Amino acid sequence: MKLWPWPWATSISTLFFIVVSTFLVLRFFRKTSALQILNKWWLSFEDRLHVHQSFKVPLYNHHFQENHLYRKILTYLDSLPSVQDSDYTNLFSGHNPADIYLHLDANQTIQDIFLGAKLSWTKTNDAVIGGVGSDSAALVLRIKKKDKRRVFRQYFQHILSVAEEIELRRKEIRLYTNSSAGESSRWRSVAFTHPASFDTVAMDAELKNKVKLDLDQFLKSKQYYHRLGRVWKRSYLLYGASGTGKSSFIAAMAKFLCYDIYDIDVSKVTDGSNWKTLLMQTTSKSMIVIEDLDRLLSGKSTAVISVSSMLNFMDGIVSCCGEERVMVFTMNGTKDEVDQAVLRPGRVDVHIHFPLCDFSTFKILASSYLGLKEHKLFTQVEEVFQTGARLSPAEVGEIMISNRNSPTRALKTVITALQAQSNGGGDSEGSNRGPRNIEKNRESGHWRWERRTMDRTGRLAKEATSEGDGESFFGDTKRVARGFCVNQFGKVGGFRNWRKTTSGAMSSSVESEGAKRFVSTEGQ
Ligand SMILES: Nc1ncnc2c1ncn2[C@@H]1O[C@H](COP(=O)(O)OP(=O)(O)OP(=O)(O)O)[C@@H](O)[C@H]1O
Repeated sequence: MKLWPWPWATSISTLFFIVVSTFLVLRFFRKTSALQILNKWWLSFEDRLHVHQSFKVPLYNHHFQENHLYRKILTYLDSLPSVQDSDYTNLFSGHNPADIYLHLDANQTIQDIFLGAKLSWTKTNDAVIGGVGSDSAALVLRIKKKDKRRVFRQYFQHILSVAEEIELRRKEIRLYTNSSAGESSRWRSVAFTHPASFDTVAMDAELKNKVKLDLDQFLKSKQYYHRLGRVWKRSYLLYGASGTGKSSFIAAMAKFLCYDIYDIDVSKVTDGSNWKTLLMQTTSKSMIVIEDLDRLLSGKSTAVISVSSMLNFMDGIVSCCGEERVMVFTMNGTKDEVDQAVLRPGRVDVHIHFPLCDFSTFKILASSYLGLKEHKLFTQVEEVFQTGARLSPAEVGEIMISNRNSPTRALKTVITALQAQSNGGGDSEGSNRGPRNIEKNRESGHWRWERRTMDRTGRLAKEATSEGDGESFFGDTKRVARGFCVNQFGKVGGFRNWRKTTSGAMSSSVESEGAKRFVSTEGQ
């Protein structure tokens, strides 16, 4: 009778032992790579039960020329999550020192899964650069035979498109300017480091998304354009007063697309053949920018260019050399001042109007430049805007930058500047922005969305895409006069002066809620 507790004690200690040892085993597996090793063994055992095929992609071909497929596959493999999770891999920095890239190590094997097929890649020894006979550098693909028949072609198409996208994103963007006739090279380039992006340009969020969507759709439309027999290009017209953000917007577009920019200085183009040669020497995946289209066509600029040569440039046969191009034209005036044939759909697909700063844009700028979401002076600022007085975003931005240590002083200065406009004061160029000239310049007041289509007789017809008069989303309540402003940087040809102005440009992001701005798209 005295021994009765012992059987209980034995079972309790056995249970305790099982719990503790399970805990320790689990902890061991979690803390070490034992589980991974077991999994690897299992996979290799499973692998041996299947018939495999191997493909070798050498770095050099028989003539010791580089095999581009090798680079593309390597770019793809380096981006795989399995490289990040591998036990050992290389790290490199990119063009931008803040970018860090993973890179497969020699003799490293990684797994990939595509459409349910398990594939493994091994990178064999690195080549001695330029070394003859260094055929050991290669990538070897191992795939089950049954999967090969099913996914091989699609898998390689997938690799090539992913690699192309990655290379495009990593590419350093360059700004090209044309040199005078007679110089040996037609284009000179510098690294494009403008800090503007779609986040920093103050404009309605919906508008930005629309443009981004449009660009994104363009990027993915190669097959579509080819099927239609159309050249894969898209043209934009950015128009509005000076200092309203057109150049900054071009920078944002180039960054979004990761395209090089060819900024054509038309004054250096002497004749038609010069145009053609310039165009033929631009590369695909690039933006071609022509500023001040209205001035060029009006004959006010020093450049000698006829409407017909501009039309040829826009959609002539030479404009079709190369593809995946975005052409951007800017204008400081209104569209009425330009021959409508120049702006017809097909020549210019998207029209975006950049208005002067209204209260909603002012709030976006105040938020990004001064960190102000609300302020007691906002009511007063709004009241002055309601009188119809306007400044350009560049002018408002400059006031804010110079007074960034005192937001109250910044707002007071904006109010004073607006009041000066309202009273018809200010500089001679800006004085036509007061209410007195409102009717004349009503176009500058708001963003617009228009689509132009051909009517049955083949004539260009305006089609309203929103409620309202088909001309404007916001009616005519915020009428404004347009005028010319000389911003702080003394900028005239904004785009070409970028390199000088980047130090003064803003870099903080812009909240665009509440802004009542819009884009106008025509003739898509
Ligand atoms: N909408 C805006 N949002 C943010 N910043 C702006 C905006 N508009 C102008 N700015 C600022 O004002 C300065 C001049 O702008 P930008 O050069 O883009 O204007 P622009 O319309 O191209 O002028 P121009 O027609 O004279 O070339 C830049 O520093 C830019 O950052």
